[in-house]
Amino acid sequence: MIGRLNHIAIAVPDLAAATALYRDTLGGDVSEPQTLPEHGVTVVFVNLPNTKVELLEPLGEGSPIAKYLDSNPSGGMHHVCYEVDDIIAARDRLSEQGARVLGDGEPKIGAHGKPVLFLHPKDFNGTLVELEQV
Ligand SMILES: CC[C@@H](C(=O)O)C(=O)SCCNC(=O)CCNC(=O)[C@H](O)C(C)(C)COP(=O)(O)OP(=O)(O)OC[C@H]1O[C@@H](n2cnc3c(N)ncnc32)[C@H](O)[C@@H]1OP(=O)(O)O
Ligand SMILES: [Co+2]
Repeated sequence: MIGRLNHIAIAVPDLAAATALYRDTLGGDVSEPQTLPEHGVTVVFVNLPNTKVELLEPLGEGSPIAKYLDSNPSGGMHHVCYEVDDIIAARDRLSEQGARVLGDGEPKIGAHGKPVLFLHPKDFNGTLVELEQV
């Protein structure tokens, strides 16, 4: 069911500083920042030859990454995103198997303009999983 690794995400306290680190220190190809109020984050993508790194900064009240950054003030690995062909079929199959789909269970449009869903980290070895339909 899961396909390519679309991105790994790192929650960061200061997006400008993290972008500079990936661009200037690591020599990465970084995108412009994208604000996503529906997701409560601002993101920058680092484009790598085989996948992407998504740098996430909290946006607005009630950002889903706020508590994570309170516990990890210098930032940390936040989630992995796998590609799926059919997100509704994937959701229904996972729910049947007892995995908790986060939010209201309906896909939202993610940073790439494609539908995304999240799965509870406690059901996946302590790792928050994002699915993106490609
Ligand atoms: C840019 C758009 C999109 C894209 O296109 O790529 C994105 O990536 S948006 C990214 C941000 N959005 C989300 O993360 C949405 C889904 N997340 C959530 O619904 C919540 O963050 C959460 C995963 C349910 C956590 O909720 P929270 O209120 O912050 O914490 P809890 O106290 O309820 O946590 C319960 C439990 O889980 C542990 N935890 C929390 N976050 C993570 C994590 N990222 N990785 C691993 N474990 C995590 C937390 O420590 C708690 O554990 P215990 O303390 O042992 O109970
Ligand atoms: Co993501």
